[in-house]
Amino acid sequence: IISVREEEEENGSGQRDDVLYVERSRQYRWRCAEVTFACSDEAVCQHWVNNIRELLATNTSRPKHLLVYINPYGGKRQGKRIYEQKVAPLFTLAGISTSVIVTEYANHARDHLRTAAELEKFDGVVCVGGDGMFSEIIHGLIWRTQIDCGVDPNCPEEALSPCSLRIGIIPAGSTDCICFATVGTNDPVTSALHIIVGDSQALDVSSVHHNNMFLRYSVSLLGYGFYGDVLTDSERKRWMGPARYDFSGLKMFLTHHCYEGTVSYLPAGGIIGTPRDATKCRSGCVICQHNGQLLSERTEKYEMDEWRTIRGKFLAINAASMSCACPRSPKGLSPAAHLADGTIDLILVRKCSRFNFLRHLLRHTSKDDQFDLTFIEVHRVRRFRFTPRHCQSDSDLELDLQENGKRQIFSQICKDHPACGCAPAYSSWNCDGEILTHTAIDVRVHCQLIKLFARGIEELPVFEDLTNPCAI
Ligand SMILES: Nc1ncnc2c1ncn2[C@@H]1O[C@H](COP(=O)(O)OP(=O)(O)OP(=O)(O)O)[C@@H](O)[C@H]1O
Repeated sequence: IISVREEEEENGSGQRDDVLYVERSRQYRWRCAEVTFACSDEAVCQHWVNNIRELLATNTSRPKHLLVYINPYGGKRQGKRIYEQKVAPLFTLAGISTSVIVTEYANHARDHLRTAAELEKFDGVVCVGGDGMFSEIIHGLIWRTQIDCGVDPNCPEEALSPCSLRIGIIPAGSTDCICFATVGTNDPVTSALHIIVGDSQALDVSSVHHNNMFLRYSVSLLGYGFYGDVLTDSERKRWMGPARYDFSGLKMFLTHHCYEGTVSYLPAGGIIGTPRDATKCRSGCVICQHNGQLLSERTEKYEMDEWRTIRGKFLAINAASMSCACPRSPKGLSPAAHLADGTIDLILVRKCSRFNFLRHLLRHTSKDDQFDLTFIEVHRVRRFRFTPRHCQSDSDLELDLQENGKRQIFSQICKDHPACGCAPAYSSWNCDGEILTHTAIDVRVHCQLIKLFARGIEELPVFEDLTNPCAI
């Protein structure tokens, strides 16, 4: 139930109550529906209304005061309109009060959350925008929580304190993958209704450090090699609009660079589930519940687990914190990855032919197991480190930093002149759509660090899953 309102019957023959409630629609969408109860006895009618209102008021999971950040420039620049026309009227109906900030510059929301926001006045934060805007919100909120709790965010060994405020995402960007992965659809009304009913979905967050220096948080994909190069190249072609991703994807596929380095990882021991399971993370996921509990009990007992090391040449190193499914790639990079089980799926694509790499990429959209190829390895891990070749000790690293400028220029010349046959030594890390400034990184998963106003993707009702003959 969203809300209830009472009205006099027009002919004066009693009273009626209009109850607004959530109705499931197709493809994980939710809609606002209305049902009317009429009664000739006004006292009875009033009794119904009071009871429903009392029940709604005592439901502590429903937010009453929300802090809303709108990026007016995200996606097709419709954020403000979407919020005002589709979301704000629903919040008003549900009796939710809001404090709205329309951002004026990049990182406005992050900086406001870090310092000025009076968080104690709110039950949640709403982000109107795309994945970049969501990233701003989590960076502000996580940082603020750590400072308030006396945790040093620059220290990779510290266990981070979970954020108490839930975050709602109203999709209004050109990429809305986090919303899609946690709700199942990119629809502002559905997201608003999940906020109103007070849903809660925990989400793992990975912290990325370089030499005891905090770089960024990640909730979806960290990609070195192919996905890093695609992002770097597409950033230079922003003028092309969304077509730049296809263009850069094709270009990087044809370029076919591989990169040398060392990956060390800490396997997630004792958990249930593997990256090659047929089952996916869904609403009320038992694997997230089980592993989440196990890992929070074992926090900081890393010494019990053993680090493993792999050296080699890689076309891509992908660390997926969630399936990374989106409308373009419905299965995602790691179809069985979980939202809140405290692990990342580390996918290593070793040097192989272009034809084989294409086979792997095509499996992101087909039914075949994308990891069932000899040049692919996948591990479910709690932590991993990557060091590119030439920078495998501290002194090498200093050398690397000094020479980095020279190499960057050199590799650029070589990329532009393939005839010289010299491949670049380094790729870049794509961290949830942002390029990281360092290639040697230390990544650690913080189990269920944040919570969203969502419930994970719900199982489709049997009659909607027409592709499954058994279900019919
Ligand atoms: N007022 C503003 N002016 C300029 N940039 C802003 C403003 N508010 C937020 N931003 C920045 O805009 C970037 C993109 O925003 P958002 O994610 O909402 O849209 P998007 O269209 O999905 O983005 P992308 O271009 O990355 O796909 C974010 O990184 C955010 O930091």
